[in-house]
Amino acid sequence: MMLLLQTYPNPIKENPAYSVVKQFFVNQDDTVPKKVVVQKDSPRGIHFRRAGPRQRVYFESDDVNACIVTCGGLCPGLNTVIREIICGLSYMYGVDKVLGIEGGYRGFYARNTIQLTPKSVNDIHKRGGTILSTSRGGHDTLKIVDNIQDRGINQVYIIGGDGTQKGAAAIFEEIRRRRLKVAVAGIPKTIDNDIAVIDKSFGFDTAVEEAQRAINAAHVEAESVENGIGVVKLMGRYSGFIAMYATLASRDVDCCLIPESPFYLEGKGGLYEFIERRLKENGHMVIVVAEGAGQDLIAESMKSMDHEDASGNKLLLDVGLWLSQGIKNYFTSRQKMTINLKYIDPTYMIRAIPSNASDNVYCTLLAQSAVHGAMAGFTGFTVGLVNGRQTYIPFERVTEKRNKVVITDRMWARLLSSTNQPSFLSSKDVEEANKTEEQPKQTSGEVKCLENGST
Ligand SMILES: Nc1ncnc2c1ncn2[C@@H]1O[C@H](COP(=O)(O)OP(=O)(O)O)[C@@H](O)[C@H]1O
Ligand SMILES: O=P(O)(O)OC[C@H]1O[C@](O)(COP(=O)(O)O)[C@@H](O)[C@@H]1O
Ligand SMILES: [Mg+2]
Repeated sequence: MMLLLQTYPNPIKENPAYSVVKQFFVNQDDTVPKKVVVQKDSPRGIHFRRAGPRQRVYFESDDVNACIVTCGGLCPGLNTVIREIICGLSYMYGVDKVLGIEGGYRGFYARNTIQLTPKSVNDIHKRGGTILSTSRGGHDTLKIVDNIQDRGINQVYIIGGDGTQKGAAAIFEEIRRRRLKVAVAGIPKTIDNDIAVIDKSFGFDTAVEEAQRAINAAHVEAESVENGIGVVKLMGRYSGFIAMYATLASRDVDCCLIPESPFYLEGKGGLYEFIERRLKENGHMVIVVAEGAGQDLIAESMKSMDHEDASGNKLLLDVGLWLSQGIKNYFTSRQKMTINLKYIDPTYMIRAIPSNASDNVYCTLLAQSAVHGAMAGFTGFTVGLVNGRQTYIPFERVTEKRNKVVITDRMWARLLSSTNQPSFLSSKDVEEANKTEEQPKQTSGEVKCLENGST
């Protein structure tokens, strides 16, 4: 991340709401450690700049020409972030030129733009989705930067997931190559919670909460009939965080299947054996399956080829339907046992809703931190919560690896002991899981400055 040279006193100083706040400004040297649990004598490790308002800012308010874009899949809280960037720029810094880019990255060169004001976005946090609309694919770095240059935009706020942050990094590099005085700020959006470094993404809590409704329904259906099985499919293309947290929160789930933890159906220690046992013990059971789980098994059984969406993400086969059908066949045709299976697929319902109260506050803080950072002249950063503190994280750090459930970590062990499900893992699998854990590159956590290009 770069820092533009700071030249003007921060106008927040004159704002009656903030001028009385003791230590409102963040000390330039404040940093937040990536790793808080350390051993005696361990090295200092990576630190990130603490986010927040600086004593001096790089941009004069009247000169700011900002734009906002939302990319990738939906997530609860997108509209709150949009609203709070606009309100933060206006109320804290007196900036009134904010442009909305419609339809994701391709909107820079192929779609309309809209002027955004605090008044026009006043109510949008109560709505799901994004008022700017979104898309996958269509990232053309040169065309996007040409457009930024042609419009005289000098602050770009990019809200999106791992793919979006990679796109933002490419835009940042091109802007840097052209030596433009344009701040690029990313706000991480991911319902799957798969963005590295940050504690948790906005909208995640809302999604987990909404998932409870589906799990409750599955449980009620299952326990009301003989040999009832409720199967709930939740989002999670590569990372099973929603399924894991929804399972831990609910306590009604007997088995949780996620992409990170391979499982098998047949034979000793397999899923079918476990279902049979649970039905005998309890008379009913609930299975939560993340959509990316078991993809290898399905592909094998369907002899299907790999397909990708416009952004290059793996297109998934429907694990929920496949699993439900497999369970029905196994018990009805092979075991001659009557079961009553209900399949619930609430995947889009959990991301199309407005954010809950705590996510709304989180979105507000992220948006305000992004505004403070861009106004101060930082660029090439993603704003994010690290160990409970708002920070500015260089793009390369959030894009270098994907956040996944580590099946050899305590959290997954907690889940296994809460559901008492089989781990499906042999000691060889555990060895492999330990081995394949990606190690982050040893790059610094420091941010850079636009003016002089130094850190
Ligand atoms: N490696 C990449 N480089 C540049 N742009 C990318 C890259 N990966 C994805 N994008 C762009 O980012 C946008 C969102 O990506 P996508 O994977 O669909 O969603 P998300 O950002 O939520 O993960 C798309 O417009 C896509 O073209
Ligand atoms: O059908 P769509 O819109 O492509 O979205 C489905 C996917 O979006 C996700 O929510 C993740 O999307 P993002 O990476 O954009 O956050 C996955 O869980 C899901 O597989
Ligand atoms: Mg993604």
